[in-house]
Amino acid sequence: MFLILILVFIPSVLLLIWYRHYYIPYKVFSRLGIAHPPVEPFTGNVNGILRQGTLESMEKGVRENGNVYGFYIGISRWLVISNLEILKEIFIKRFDQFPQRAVEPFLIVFFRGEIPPGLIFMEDKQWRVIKPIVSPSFSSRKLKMMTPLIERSCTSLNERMSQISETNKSYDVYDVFGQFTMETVLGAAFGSQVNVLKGEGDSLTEAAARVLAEVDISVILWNNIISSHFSGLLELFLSLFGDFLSIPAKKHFSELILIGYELIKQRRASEDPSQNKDFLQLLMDARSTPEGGGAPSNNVKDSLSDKEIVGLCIDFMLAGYETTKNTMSYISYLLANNDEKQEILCTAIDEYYQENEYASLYDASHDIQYLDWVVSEGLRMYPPVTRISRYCSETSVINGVTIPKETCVQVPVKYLHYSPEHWDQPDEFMPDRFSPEGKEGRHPLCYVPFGYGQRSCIGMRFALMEIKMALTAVLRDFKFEISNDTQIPLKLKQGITQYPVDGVHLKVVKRK
Ligand code: HEM
Repeated sequence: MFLILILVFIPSVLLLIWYRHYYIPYKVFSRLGIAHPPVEPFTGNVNGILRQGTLESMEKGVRENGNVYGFYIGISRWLVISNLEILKEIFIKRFDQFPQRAVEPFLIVFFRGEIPPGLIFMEDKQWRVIKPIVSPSFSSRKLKMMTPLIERSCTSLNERMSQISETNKSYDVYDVFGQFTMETVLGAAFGSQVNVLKGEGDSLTEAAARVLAEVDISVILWNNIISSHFSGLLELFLSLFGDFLSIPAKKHFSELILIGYELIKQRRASEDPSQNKDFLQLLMDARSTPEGGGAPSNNVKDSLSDKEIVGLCIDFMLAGYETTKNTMSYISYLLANNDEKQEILCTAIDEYYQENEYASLYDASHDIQYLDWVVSEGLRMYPPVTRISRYCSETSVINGVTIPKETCVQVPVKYLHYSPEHWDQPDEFMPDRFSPEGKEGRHPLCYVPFGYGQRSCIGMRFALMEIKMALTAVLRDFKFEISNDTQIPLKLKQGITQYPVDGVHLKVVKRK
C-alpha cells in the first residue's frame, strides 16, 4: 500500500511541477504567435543571455525575430519591442496600462530595508503621489542654484587633467571621471564638500563607493528566476536569515541611510538651512503644488517623510553616478578618435569665450550649440542605459500584438540608436545629425538615452548640465588623444549600465 502510494504520489508531484513550472508558462508566447529562443527548464532563457551577453543576445533576438519577440527569465515573461508605433502607444497613449518599470528585485528591497523605494522602482500608485512633490527640485531654476557646487568640481577636474598632461603618458580617464561624478553626485544629493578628485574621503564617500560597487547583474537575474517560480520564497528566506548573513551591500546601504538621517537632523537643528543648495534640502523643503497652483488640498500628501527623502537621495545617487561617469568617458573617447570633430568643438569653445570673456561654465555649456550636438551623438553611440522597461498591468492589444498582463516590455535602446532604418551611417560619429536640419523628420522614439514619456529620466537636465560643464572646463585647456594602450574598439560590458570593462585610456594634451 505504502509502495503504491509512493509510486503514485512522486510521479504526480513531478508531473504537477513540470506542468506548473515548465509546460504552462513557456507556452504563453508561442500561443500568441510571438517568437522566442528555445527555453531551458527552470531558468528559461537566462543561460543563453549570460553566455552571449545581455546586450548581444537582445540584438541577436531582434535581428532574428523582428521588432517584437519574447524571452523568459525563470518563468517571467519579457517582450522586446522595437516597433516605434507600438512603443509610442506604450510610453504615451497607454501609460495607464504600462505605468511602471520591471518589478523591483527583492534583493534590492532587502538592501534598502526600512527605506521606501526611490522613483526608479516606485510602484505606480505611490509614484503618482511622490513625483509631483519631487519634480520642482529638478526645475532649471533649482538646478542653477547647484552650479557653484559643480563649478568647484570642474576646477578640480581641470587641475587633475593638468597633472595628467604633465606626465605625457596615457591615463584611465574613466577613473578620473568616476571621481568627478562621485564628488558632484554626493555634493548634489547630500551637500558633501569632500574633494574626491584630490584623494580625500569620508564615511559618506566610502559607503557610497561600496554600495555602487556591489550590485551585480547576474545576481539580479538569479533573484528574478527564483522569484518567478516561487513568489515569496526569497522574501521568506531573507527575512528569516538575512540578518545572520553578513551581506556587504546591506551593511553599506544601512551606513548610507544612517548618514542621511543624521544630515537631516543636523539641517533641522541648523539656524539657516536655506544656505544648503542640494537635493536633500530641496526635498526637505518640497511641497507639492496642485495643477493650476494654489495650496494642496487637505487629503493630498504634500511633503515627504525623512525615510522618503533619504530613499530618494540614494536613488539619485545610484541613478546618476555610473550613467554620467560612463557618458563623459565615452565622449572623451569619441573625441580622441575623431580629432577633426574635437577641433570644431574646441574652436566653438574658444570663440564663445572670446566673445564672452567672463561667462560662467553654466552659461557656456548652455550656449555652445556644437557641444550639445557632441553630447547627444555620444549618448546615441554609447547609451549607458541600454534597455528601458515597462511592466504591463493589464492585457493590451496594440497594433495586433497581444501583450499579456504581467509581461515586462523591454525597449532595446542601443539597437534603436544604431538602426539603419533611422540613422545614416550609424557607426560614424557625426554630431551634425543633431543640428536642427539633421533632426528634421526623425521619429522621436529612435533616440531615447533618457527614456520617454512620463517616467523618463528626471535627472536629465542635471546630467546634461554636469557633463557639458565638465567638458567645457577640460576642453578650454586640453584635448584628448589616443595612445598605444587605447583599446579600439572599447570592450563593453552590461552591468546595471553599459560600461567599458578595461577603462578608457587616453592621453590628455595641453592645447595652448
Ligand atoms: C547621462 C546620465 C543619465 C542617463 C543616460 C540616464 C538615463 C535614464 C533612463 C534611460 C531612465 C529610464 C527612463 C524611462 O524609463 O523612460 C532614467 C530614469 C531615472 N533617472 Fe536617469 N539618467 C542619467 C542621469 C541621472 C541623474 C544625474 C539622476 C539624478 C540626479 C537620474 C535620476 C533618475 C530617476 C530618479 C529615474 C526614474 C524616474 C521616474 O521613474 O520617474 N538620472 N534615467
